[in-house]
Amino acid sequence: MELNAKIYVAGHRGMVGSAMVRRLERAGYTNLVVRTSAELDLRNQTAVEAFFAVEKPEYVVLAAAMVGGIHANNTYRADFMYSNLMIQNNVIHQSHVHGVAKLLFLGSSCIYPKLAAQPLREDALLTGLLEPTNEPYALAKIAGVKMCDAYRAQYGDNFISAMPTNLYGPNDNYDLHNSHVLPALLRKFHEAQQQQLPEVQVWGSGRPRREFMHVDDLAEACLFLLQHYNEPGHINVGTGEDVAIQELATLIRDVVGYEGRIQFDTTMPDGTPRKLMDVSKLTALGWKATIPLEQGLRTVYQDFLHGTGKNL
Ligand SMILES: NC(=O)c1ccc[n+]([C@@H]2O[C@H](COP(=O)([O-])OP(=O)(O)OC[C@H]3O[C@@H](n4cnc5c(N)ncnc54)[C@H](OP(=O)(O)O)[C@@H]3O)[C@@H](O)[C@H]2O)c1
Ligand SMILES: C[C@@H]1O[C@H](OP(=O)(O)OP(=O)(O)OC[C@H]2O[C@@H](n3cnc4c(=O)[nH]c(N)nc43)[C@H](O)[C@@H]2O)[C@@H](O)[C@H](O)[C@@H]1O
Repeated sequence: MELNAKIYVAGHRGMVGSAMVRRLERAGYTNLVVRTSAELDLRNQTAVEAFFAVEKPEYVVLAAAMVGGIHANNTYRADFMYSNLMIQNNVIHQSHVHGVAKLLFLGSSCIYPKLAAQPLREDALLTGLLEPTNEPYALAKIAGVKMCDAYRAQYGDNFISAMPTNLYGPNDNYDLHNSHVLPALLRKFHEAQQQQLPEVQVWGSGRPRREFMHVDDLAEACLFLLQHYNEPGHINVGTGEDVAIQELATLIRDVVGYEGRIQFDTTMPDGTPRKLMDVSKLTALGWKATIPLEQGLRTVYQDFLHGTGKNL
């Protein structure tokens, strides 16, 4: 990928898209094309077609999507399926029509069956039933992975897909209902400390295990894949380590300095019991995550205190 290559980062204001822009600019890529969703609604086929015809990007990073935590996925089931299928269909197809040299599609670890063997290997895809709370989103993401492979098989397009684990970092969503667990708990513990509340409610049993990666590590991995990975089949991106939600809550409580109780709200869903990525494929290519969870939590709490997030 030449330094003056024209790269379209779809979703550049999001957590992943903004990290990609920071990483690409730091590497010397200056010819970046971006649009907000208000300027270009990627669900609109005609608008996406016109955008590609005018801009003719050479590379595409598809980090635009409708994204949310367990409650949002379970509640807005139709919207998650419709928006994500439309966005990825339009962007992947127009990338083909307009001869994009390489496209990177971002999926998620929720594409794997709910009870797949751990750690999750790439070949566990489509071997069992999905977790019900995010089935619509997962089906859309599976379609995206298979679409990249289908365009490669039929047309020879160099479209690759990366499956990141649960992410956190600058520009995360801190909405208390629709966010993921890590930003939600940072905010809950911070507000409980400020307001001297006696306890913080953590959803579910606290027993599910999740793997968390700082988005700057993900952006580093994506740049590596753009430069070095040209294969069919998706590739996992993670740290290879996970924690129970109860452990995460304790870590966040300590980072924030809150001294009250943690209360588990078992009326809320647990979701998948565990989704630890097998990252041996990526490791064998020569890439590894470098930001330990506790260090990442400390930096992201500073970002939060400086207002670097959505819905604060
Ligand atoms: N967050 C995670 O834990 C996580 C984990 C694994 C994988 N991923 C994947 O990473 C990608 C990005 O996630 P994220 O966390 O960065 O999400 P995010 O912070 O919510 O950002 C998503 C971006 O997508 C854009 N977008 C949404 N709908 C659009 C539309 N109809 N037209 C045009 N743009 C639209 C938004 O643009 P505007 O700001 O302009 O509205 C937004 O900035 C997704 O594919 C997601 O599946 C995320
Ligand atoms: C990465 C994303 O992960 C999502 O699954 P998933 O890890 O369960 O998503 P999260 O919403 O991060 O929840 C992870 C775990 O944390 C628990 N949890 C505890 N307290 C909270 C809280 O205050 N807010 C939230 N949100 N959770 C909380 C939640 O019940 C679940 O067991 C998928 O729905 C998406 O499709 C996507 O794949």
